[in-house]
Amino acid sequence: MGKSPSKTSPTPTDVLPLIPLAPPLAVLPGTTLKVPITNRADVAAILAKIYSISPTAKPDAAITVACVPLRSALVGREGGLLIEDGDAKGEQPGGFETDPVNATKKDVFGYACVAKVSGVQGRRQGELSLVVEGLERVEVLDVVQERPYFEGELRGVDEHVDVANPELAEQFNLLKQLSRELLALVRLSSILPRTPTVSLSPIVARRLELYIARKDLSEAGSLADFMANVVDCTHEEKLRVLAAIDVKDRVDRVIEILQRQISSIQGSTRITVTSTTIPVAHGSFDIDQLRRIQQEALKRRSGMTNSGSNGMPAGFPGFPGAPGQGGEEEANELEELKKRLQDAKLSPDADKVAQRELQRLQKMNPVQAEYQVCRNYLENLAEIPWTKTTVDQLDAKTLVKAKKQLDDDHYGLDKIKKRLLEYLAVLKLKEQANKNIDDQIKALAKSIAPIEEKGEKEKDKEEKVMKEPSEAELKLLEKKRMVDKSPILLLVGPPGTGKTSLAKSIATALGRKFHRISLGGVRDEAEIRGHRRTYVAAMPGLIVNGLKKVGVANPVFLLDEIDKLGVSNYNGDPSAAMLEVLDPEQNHTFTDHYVNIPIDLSRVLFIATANSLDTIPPPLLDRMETIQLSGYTTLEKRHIAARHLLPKQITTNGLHPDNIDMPTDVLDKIITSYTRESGVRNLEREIGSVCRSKAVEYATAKDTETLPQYNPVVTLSDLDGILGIEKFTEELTEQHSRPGVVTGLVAYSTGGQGSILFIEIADMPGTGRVQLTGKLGDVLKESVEVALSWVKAHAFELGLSAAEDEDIMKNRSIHVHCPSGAIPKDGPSAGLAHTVALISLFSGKPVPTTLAMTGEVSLRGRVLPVGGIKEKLIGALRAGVERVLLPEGNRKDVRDLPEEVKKGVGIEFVSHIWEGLGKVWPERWERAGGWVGESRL
Ligand SMILES: Nc1ncnc2c1ncn2[C@@H]1O[C@H](COP(=O)(O)OP(=O)(O)OP(=O)(O)O)[C@@H](O)[C@H]1O
Repeated sequence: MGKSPSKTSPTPTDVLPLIPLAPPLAVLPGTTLKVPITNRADVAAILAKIYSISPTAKPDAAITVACVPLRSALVGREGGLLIEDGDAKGEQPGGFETDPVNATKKDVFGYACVAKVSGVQGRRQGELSLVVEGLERVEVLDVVQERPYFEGELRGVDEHVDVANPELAEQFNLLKQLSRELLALVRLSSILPRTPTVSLSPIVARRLELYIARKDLSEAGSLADFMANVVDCTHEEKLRVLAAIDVKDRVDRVIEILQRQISSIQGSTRITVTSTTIPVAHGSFDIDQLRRIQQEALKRRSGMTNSGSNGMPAGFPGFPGAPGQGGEEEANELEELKKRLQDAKLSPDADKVAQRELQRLQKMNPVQAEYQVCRNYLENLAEIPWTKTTVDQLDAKTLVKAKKQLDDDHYGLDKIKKRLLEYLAVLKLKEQANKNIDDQIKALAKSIAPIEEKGEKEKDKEEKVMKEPSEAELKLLEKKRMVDKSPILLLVGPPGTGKTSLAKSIATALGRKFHRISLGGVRDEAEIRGHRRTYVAAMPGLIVNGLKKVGVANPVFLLDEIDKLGVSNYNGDPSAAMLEVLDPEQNHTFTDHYVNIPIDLSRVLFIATANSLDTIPPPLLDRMETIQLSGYTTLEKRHIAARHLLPKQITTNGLHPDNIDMPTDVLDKIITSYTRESGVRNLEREIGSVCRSKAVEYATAKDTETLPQYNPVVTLSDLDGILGIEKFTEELTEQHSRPGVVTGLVAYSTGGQGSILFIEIADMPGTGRVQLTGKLGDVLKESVEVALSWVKAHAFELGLSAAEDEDIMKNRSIHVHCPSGAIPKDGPSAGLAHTVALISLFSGKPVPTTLAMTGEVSLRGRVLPVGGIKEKLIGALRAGVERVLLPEGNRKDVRDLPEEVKKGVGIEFVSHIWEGLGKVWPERWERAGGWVGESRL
């Protein structure tokens, strides 16, 4: 047995029972340990002895023993590492007994820990353990008894701490630092997936943190003992800590253990601070604090490495962003977010919110669900273009360029193009005016600046004279700045008439970014305005998403199919949400529910499209300027096909213009026999089919080297093979006229298409009943009744009855039918046609099939104007109508008709039924200007 270290002051010796502990167990002062006592006869004997000596001792009275670890071949009795130690000389490692039952005097270590037995734990025989609480470190001077239990002569050691020692103070601080670092790492690694480590409950971790923080230098030894006990260390390390009587020595040894432990955890846990890799678990911890500890430790450690006092590697595998290991490249996520927010040049309101949210985020635990929500929100804020804009190409050539662009992209549509150019002109003038004001403001600012540079006194004097009026002037000028409250355009027309492509052309002409928002089928208000942030997976709405996508605050937004926007339902009212977007007075403070900060939409150029106005709520319609696009005539379609659609399809299908030649008659045939639509979408599709077929032919010819035989010309006879049999016959008007059948005109509200409509009336013996079929609406039914009343009232004058008091319906019933029975029809515009059809039926005189008519009829027989003239006449021309009777009141509408229609259809105006009858049957129009009925002829 070696001598105790000389530093140890001689303190009273004592003899106490010894409990040898099997490796790797060792009790250190201030720690609690469970010593397994199954088959430990010595422990039983100790307890029996104590109780036999003092049978009156209360069971809870403190029993003091000394816990002594068994020796290791690698550590000397004094705790030094053995290289050539006399005690171990000639002994192999492992030469000491490891089972306390068989241990002898020579197997016990030179130092022990006096401990209080605080109880026995375990329910079953095999799992009993003695709970001991380490009290103080003692030196084992001698073992005085081995059986039935060990008894040793012990001497207390002096654990005095020299608080004046600066070296010790420094080492103690390092110990504390490392202890906290380790704790933080254990907590972090316990929440990371796939890291084999003990999990640490947040409460325990917090207590440990407090325990470490409260220790002061005088307790350096006990903190070292505590940390040595809690960390994972080898038996030898524990023995060396136990034997370290000198506190500085002990602190050094524990520091070494901690450093090794930290490196090993870091090695197995390379931390990526992306919230996706950290699952939600285990309460909270402060990632920033952890990061700070890491960085401090790193600084300190790299210093130590430089001085050579520590063998730790300089690299510090750990957090991205930690200096010294390339972490700067992987820029810290929060820093990056901060930078992105700075770059986004937020509005003052948004900036305030962003700063507040950033502060919240920094304090937040990344494993909290709220962290992700907050981060997403900030990312969204950073992506919204608050102030970024593109510069409009509004120079001297703008209008010329825009006109060219519109003409290049679209044939016809002159009225619409004119309106769009007006819009651009106004925009340009406003910008120019604003630029002039800006220049004046700049000039004023310059005139103020030199005053500020002058001496104080002089400055004061001059300021009174000059600065005040200048500032007022500035304000005045600011007021004069033109706010861009341009109207929102609504393009209405049948499908495929070029609404979308017109909007695109405007964006191109202006040099602005273009984004299309499809509103068709949007049933939920939240789709437009976003969800409130409190909802799970909340998102901004379509408008903010659009802004994020284009990345500038002044794009062209196409609000497509605004007429298909859902109406008010339990999910809110989407059209009401659009009101705020589209109102130039309100949209500079549009608030998305998710973003919850006013966003300026006044610089966005909104263009809406719709197929019909019927389903657009009036308040919404009121905020837009409507521009009507009607269907194209055959002639227009021919031009569009030749100039735009065919070249487009040729390139789409990989052909060269020389590879295909489609003559005008072929195009006409496709237009009239294979399509019947107001727009040109189907036409483009059919042309595409022909191009594809030609492409196959050309490719085959090329492959088989028969190119000379390839004929690029498409002939009329080819069409049958490529597009199938004709879908529509050209001649739609009836071949033979019959009494009671009249050609009317109809403009369908859905799709804005016009066509002819036959009115068929048949009579039969009966009692004056009127039957109506063909899905006729109420107004249409009423117009039949009006027509019948007028005819009945004027039957004698019309020559339909022999006497003035005779009822022409007395012995007959009539049936009015409008074919295409599945299509709903309504409106008063067939009144004239009904009247003429009734007179034709009763008089037996047929009406020419190529004559069509439209107009409302009043009871007095006046013919009143109706709507949809352009669509109706285009439809009439397509159907082969030659003459059309229109109400006098519609004369103004004819001016806007395409030339082709004006030339192709003979238009005659009537203001009264009598006049109309004269046009239908001119031979019966008395020269004197009156009608001659059959009976009176
Ligand atoms: N006047 C025109 N000149 C040239 N091409 C045209 C013209 N009108 C339409 N087109 C072409 O027709 C196609 C369909 O047009 P677009 O998609 O703009 O129709 P739309 O009116 O928006 O239809 P929808 O109401 O169904 O959205 C496009 O390829 C477009 O270029």
